[in-house]
Amino acid sequence: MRVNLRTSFQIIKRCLHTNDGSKVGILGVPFDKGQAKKGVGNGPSIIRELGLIERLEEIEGKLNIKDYGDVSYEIPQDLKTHSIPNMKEYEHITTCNHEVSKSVENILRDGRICVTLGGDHSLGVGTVDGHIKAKDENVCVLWVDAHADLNTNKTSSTGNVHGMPLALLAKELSDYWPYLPGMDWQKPIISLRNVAYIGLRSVDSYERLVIDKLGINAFGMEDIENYGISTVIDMALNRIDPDKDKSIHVSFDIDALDSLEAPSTGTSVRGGMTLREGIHLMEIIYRTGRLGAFDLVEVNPSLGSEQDVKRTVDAAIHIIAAGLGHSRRGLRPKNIETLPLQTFPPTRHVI
Ligand SMILES: NC(=[NH2+])NCCC[C@H](N)C(=O)O
Ligand SMILES: [Mn+2]
Ligand SMILES: [Mn+2]
Repeated sequence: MRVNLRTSFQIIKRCLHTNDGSKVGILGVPFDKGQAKKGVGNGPSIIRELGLIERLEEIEGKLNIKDYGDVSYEIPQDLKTHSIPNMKEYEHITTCNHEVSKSVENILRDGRICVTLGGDHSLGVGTVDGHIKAKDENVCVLWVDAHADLNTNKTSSTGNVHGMPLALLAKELSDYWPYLPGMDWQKPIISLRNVAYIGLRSVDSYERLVIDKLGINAFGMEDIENYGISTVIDMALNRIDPDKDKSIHVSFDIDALDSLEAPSTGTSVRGGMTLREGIHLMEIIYRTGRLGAFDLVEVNPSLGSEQDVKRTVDAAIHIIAAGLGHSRRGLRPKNIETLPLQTFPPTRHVI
C-alpha cells in the first residue's frame, strides 16, 4: 500500500492527539468569582455527591477514572494590589486559572480525558489553555452555551469575567485588551476559526458584532430548530475540524439547556436546548473518539428548590456520562454468548 507523506503525517498527528477514551481524570474547580452569585463554587461537590463517579463506573467497558480533587490557589503578594477596570476579582481570576491550566495539562499528559467540574465559566480560560498546551495547539473548541462569553472589559455591561473567557483566549481579540499583569502565562492562544458555538440565544450587541465580523461559527437555537441537533453538530465539526484530527474541547455551560431542564444556574435563559439534545450532542462527540477535555460549568446548588438542584445536577451527570460513552440502548450482560434467553423472567404487563 502506498501511503503519501500527508496521510502518514496525519496518522501520526492523530495518534498524538487521541487518547484511547478509557482513561478519565476528574478535576473540580470550586470557583465563583467570575460572577456575583454565591453557590456556584459548590458545583463540584454537589455533582460528586449526587453520584457522578458511580454513574461513570456503570458505563460499558469500564472506564479507568481518577479523581484529581479540587484546584486551590493562593494569590501572590504582588498581585494583591492589582486591579483591572471592569474586570471584577481580577487577581482571583488570573491566579486560579493558572492553576487550572497546569492541572488540565497534567491530566491530559497522563493520557486521560479531562473532565472539569465548575465553578463559573471564567475557568474556561484555564481549561482551554491547558488543553492547547498539552496537545500542541491542535485543538478545536465547542462552546455550548446560551451566551457567547466574548466580552472584553471594555464591552462588558457587568464586569463579570464569566462573560469574557473566549475573548481572553482569542488571538483575534488580543489587541483589544490592556496589558494584564500576572496573566503572562496565558497568551491569547486560540483562533476563533477553531471555535463553534452551540445553543446561543442571549448575545450582547458587541458580541454579535464580533461574531459577524469575524465569521465565527455560531449555531444558535434557531439553527437547532431548523436543522436538528445532529446536523448542527456535524456542520460545526466540519467547520472547526475538517481533517478530523483535532483534540476536541467541549465547554458546556449548563445554561445552554432550557431553564426548565436546568433551573439551578445563575444566568438561565428560556427557550434553550432539551436534555435530549444535550445528551445527543455528547453522544456524537463521544463517537468521534477525539474528546480531549470537557468542562461542565455554572451549576449553582444555592439557586432554586431542592428539586431544582437535583434536576440540574442530574442533567449535568447525564451529559457527562453521554460524552464518556454511556449508551441509552442499555448495558448488555457480560456473558451474553452463553446466556439462555430463559434466564430472563417473562415480561409481564401490569395495567
Ligand atoms: N458564562 C455565563 N453564564 N455567562 C453569562 C454572561 C452574561 C453577559 N453576557 C455578561 O457578559 O455578563
Ligand atoms: Mn451561559
Ligand atoms: Mn458560559
